[in-house]
Amino acid sequence: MASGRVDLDGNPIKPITICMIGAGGFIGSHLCEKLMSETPHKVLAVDVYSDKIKHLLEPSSLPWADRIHFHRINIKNDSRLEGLIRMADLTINLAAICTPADYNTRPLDTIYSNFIDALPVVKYCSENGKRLIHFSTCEVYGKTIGCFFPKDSPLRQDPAYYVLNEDTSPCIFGPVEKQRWSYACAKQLIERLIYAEGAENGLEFTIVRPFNWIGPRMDFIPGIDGPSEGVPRVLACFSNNLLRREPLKLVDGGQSQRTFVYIKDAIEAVLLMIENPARANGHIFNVGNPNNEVTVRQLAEMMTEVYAKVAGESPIDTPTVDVSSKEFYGEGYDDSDKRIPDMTIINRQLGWNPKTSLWDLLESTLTYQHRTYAEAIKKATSKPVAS
Ligand SMILES: NC(=O)c1ccc[n+]([C@@H]2O[C@H](COP(=O)([O-])OP(=O)(O)OC[C@H]3O[C@@H](n4cnc5c(N)ncnc54)[C@H](O)[C@@H]3O)[C@@H](O)[C@H]2O)c1
Ligand SMILES: O=C(O)[C@H]1O[C@H](OP(=O)(O)OP(=O)(O)OC[C@H]2O[C@@H](n3ccc(=O)[nH]c3=O)[C@H](O)[C@@H]2O)[C@H](O)[C@@H](O)[C@@H]1O
Repeated sequence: MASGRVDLDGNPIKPITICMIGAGGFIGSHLCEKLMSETPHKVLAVDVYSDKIKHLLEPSSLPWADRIHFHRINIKNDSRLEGLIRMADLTINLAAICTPADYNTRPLDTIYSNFIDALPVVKYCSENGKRLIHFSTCEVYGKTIGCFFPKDSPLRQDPAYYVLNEDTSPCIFGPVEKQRWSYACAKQLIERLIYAEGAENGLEFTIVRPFNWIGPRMDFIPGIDGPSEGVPRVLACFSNNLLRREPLKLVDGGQSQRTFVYIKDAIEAVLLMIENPARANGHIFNVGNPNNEVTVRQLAEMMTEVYAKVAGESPIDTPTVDVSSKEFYGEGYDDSDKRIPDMTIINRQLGWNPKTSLWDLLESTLTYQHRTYAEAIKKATSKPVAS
């Protein structure tokens, strides 16, 4: 399986040990899967939850059983963290609060999670001469320059004012009272700190800016494997509505635009970063799919059509409903208008390109959602209500 593997420059790839913090989350679970099935690397998997990687940890007869070890650690307050970073060749930090519903309602937790809790990780890597791959976000770009032009300005159509480039685009956030930006601002500051550790102390780092990675195991379905009142990211919100045959809620008319990339494509990019340090160190990488752009309304329409196909059910009569952001997210919400990643740097350094179309990735993801949750939802909704 793993013998004879070479990097992009033709050099043999040596097995390494990776300390992966946040390994039990959506991205972490896919990265662990990839590392176990296609590489010889070892993973020290750190998280407070392990449900999404349970299938990789048990039974002990799995072929990679001796290459993955789970450490149930909250990085906020656990002295074992430094030891694990020292044992590893590379640390990948994925741990974060990263659902928009939290940014304006739990801004302190959001800032602590994305900045304060990441500080020791950066410090231990720097002090111990260990390489770090840190997960930031495309939200650090905030809003596009284009959205400040008048609605009918032709400049809005000029890519110079909306395509987001790592080295040249500014980071444009709303005012402080729009607490939506607490997450983006904390991520931006940790990026700056990592960059400064590189410049002043020689930290070997790579920063990843994911652009709406989606796929199986993303977030939770409220009331099934997460809190009934919880608000996950849009893929899980819309999946939940489709599974329950409810209208999909379009926040402020669903006019915001996003580019969605399939998690399996994006994980290929991360593996290239892991195995090509000379090409990845010192860089910030956009990882997204510029060809998969839709408005949120178009996403809702496409998900409705795809779900009808995979579930064999016709859509409900009113598939979408408009809702204000204040009603949906509460006070202090704001939004990124448009997110198209510039792919020049990742193309040049790692030769990576996304492959999967939005339709195809929704088809495989919604097939998974239907298979995983449809029965549980049926049971939950048919339970008699206690009097
Ligand atoms: N999914 C995306 O498209 C996307 C986009 C932009 C940025 N990101 C970034 O990528 C990273 C991973 O995102 P994800 O989608 O997998 O999110 P996720 O919520 O599924 O995973 C994060 C994991 O970190 C763990 N964690 C959080 N705080 C922790 C702590 N104090 N100690 C130990 N573990 C802790 C959580 O339990 C969770 O399993 C985050 O940093 C996020 O900001 C993701
Ligand atoms: O995934 C990313 O790249 C980054 O962006 C996400 O932010 P956002 O795209 O705004 O979050 P989603 O919950 O996926 O929402 C996308 C859009 O759909 C809208 N939405 C969401 C849920 C819903 O039910 N209806 C609805 O219209 C939101 O208002 C927003 O405009 C999150 O901040 C992070 O996970 C991440 O850093």
